[in-house]
Amino acid sequence: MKSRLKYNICFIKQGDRILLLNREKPSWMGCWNGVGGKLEPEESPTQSMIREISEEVNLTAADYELFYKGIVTWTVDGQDLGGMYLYAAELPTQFPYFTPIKTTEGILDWKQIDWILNPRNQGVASNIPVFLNALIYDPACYEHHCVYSDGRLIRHNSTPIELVAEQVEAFKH
Ligand SMILES: Nc1nc2c([nH]c(=O)n2[C@H]2C[C@H](O)[C@@H](COP(=O)(O)OP(=O)(O)OP(=O)(O)O)O2)c(=O)[nH]1
Repeated sequence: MKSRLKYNICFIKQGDRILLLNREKPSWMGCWNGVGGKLEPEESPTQSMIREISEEVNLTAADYELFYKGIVTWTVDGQDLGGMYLYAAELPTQFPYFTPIKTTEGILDWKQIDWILNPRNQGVASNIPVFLNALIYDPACYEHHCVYSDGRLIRHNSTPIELVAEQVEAFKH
């Protein structure tokens, strides 16, 4: 497990839509993104993800199926600044979850996958198109590496990752 990964993120899918959070923090204002946050000491990535989903979306692990999908890492102006664990969750279509909902974190709303992936869409976190297709449609795990310069995403690549046995254990619920 790489300790340089301080965050996690989950894209909760129901049919052809995904539950996104528009955080109220100045750094995220106006930007739709997955749910998640910072890992706490001693938490496994999956324990942390389940806690964040419970806190931010008020769903319990019994409500959805959770899939570990790899990591997103970033280099900013030549410095490797860490990254986040990446998860997908599937919420059954019959599960009632009505939006928009205002929470202490911001606004939660369902967004169509096509809308999120539209390259002209400026309203989502800039690197979501780098990993969302694989996250939804590809069963493999990837490291998605993003390179930023002067505040812009200038390059990215996605490399499949094989999990060793102890990682498979660590990513179980
Ligand atoms: N799409 C995307 N999400 C990112 C990037 N960097 C990054 O931290 N995130 C995600 C990880 C987390 O889910 C979320 C971090 O949100 P935050 O800044 O509010 O975290 P926080 O310290 O408040 O954490 P917490 O209080 O909720 O535990 O944003 C990025 O480059 N792209």
